[in-house]
Amino acid sequence: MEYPGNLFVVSAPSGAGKSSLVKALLELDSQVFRSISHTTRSPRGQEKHGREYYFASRDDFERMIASNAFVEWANVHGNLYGTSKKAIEERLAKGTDIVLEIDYQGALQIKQSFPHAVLIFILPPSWEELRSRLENRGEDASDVIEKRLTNAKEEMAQVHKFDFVIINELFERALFDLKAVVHSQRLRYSAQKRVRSEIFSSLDIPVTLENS
Ligand SMILES: Nc1ncnc2c1ncn2[C@@H]1O[C@H](COP(=O)(O)OP(=O)(O)OP(=O)(O)O)[C@@H](O)[C@H]1O
Ligand SMILES: Nc1nc2c(ncn2[C@@H]2O[C@H](COP(=O)(O)O)[C@@H](O)[C@H]2O)c(=O)[nH]1
Repeated sequence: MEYPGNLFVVSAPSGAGKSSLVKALLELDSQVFRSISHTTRSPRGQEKHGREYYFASRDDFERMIASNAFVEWANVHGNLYGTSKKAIEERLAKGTDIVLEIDYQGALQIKQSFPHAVLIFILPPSWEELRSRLENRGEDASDVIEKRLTNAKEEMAQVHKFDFVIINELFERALFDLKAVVHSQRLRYSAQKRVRSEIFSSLDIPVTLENS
């Protein structure tokens, strides 16, 4: 299945700054839509149902798994998280670019279903900085922070499976890099479309669109 929209997947250990970077990207780029995941985790801080997440009970989430409603789902830090298949397929089909902010297990599942999804991994500049960002964010209890730091080791070991790695040390620099990845993917895909549909169509060159 070919989709006119681009699919970007941003993963990172908790606290590396992926939500902050994606939020800043969306403020600058109205063509990108952030998919809202379902989760069994409880809302934290100012989070609202339907804005940060769709908060679901474990039973409801399991019913969605059984009805094949997720394009990917995973157990992350002891809670279930998933991306609705319908929401992303409909948007990609309309040509909307989508960004998923999901963990590495979900990212690798997405690559199976959408081989040309662009996988981006955000790294913190150091272990100490990761801990300090989680502590300073002040939204998780200390046992939750310890669990997330323990899981971060396993997550970071997956970095080589991603297409791009961005180190989020200086925020503006990392945002520049993220914008560059999004922009270059758009250029690449639109160039393929032009070759196929306009410029060389009479030469009958076989060109396959990569967003399938
Ligand atoms: N480059 C940066 N320098 C300093 N602080 C940063 C930077 N980027 C993000 N932060 C801060 O680090 C904290 C964690 O960032 P954020 O919530 O975006 O992380 P996350 O990867 O989305 O975490 P989670 O997966 O737990 O949601 C926030 O308080 C954020 O303001
Ligand atoms: N596989 C998926 N992972 C997801 C999804 N939505 C969020 N996440 C990841 O979970 C952790 C924890 O998030 P938090 O909001 O509780 O801090 C983080 O790595 C997210 O990227 C999803 O739909 N699928």
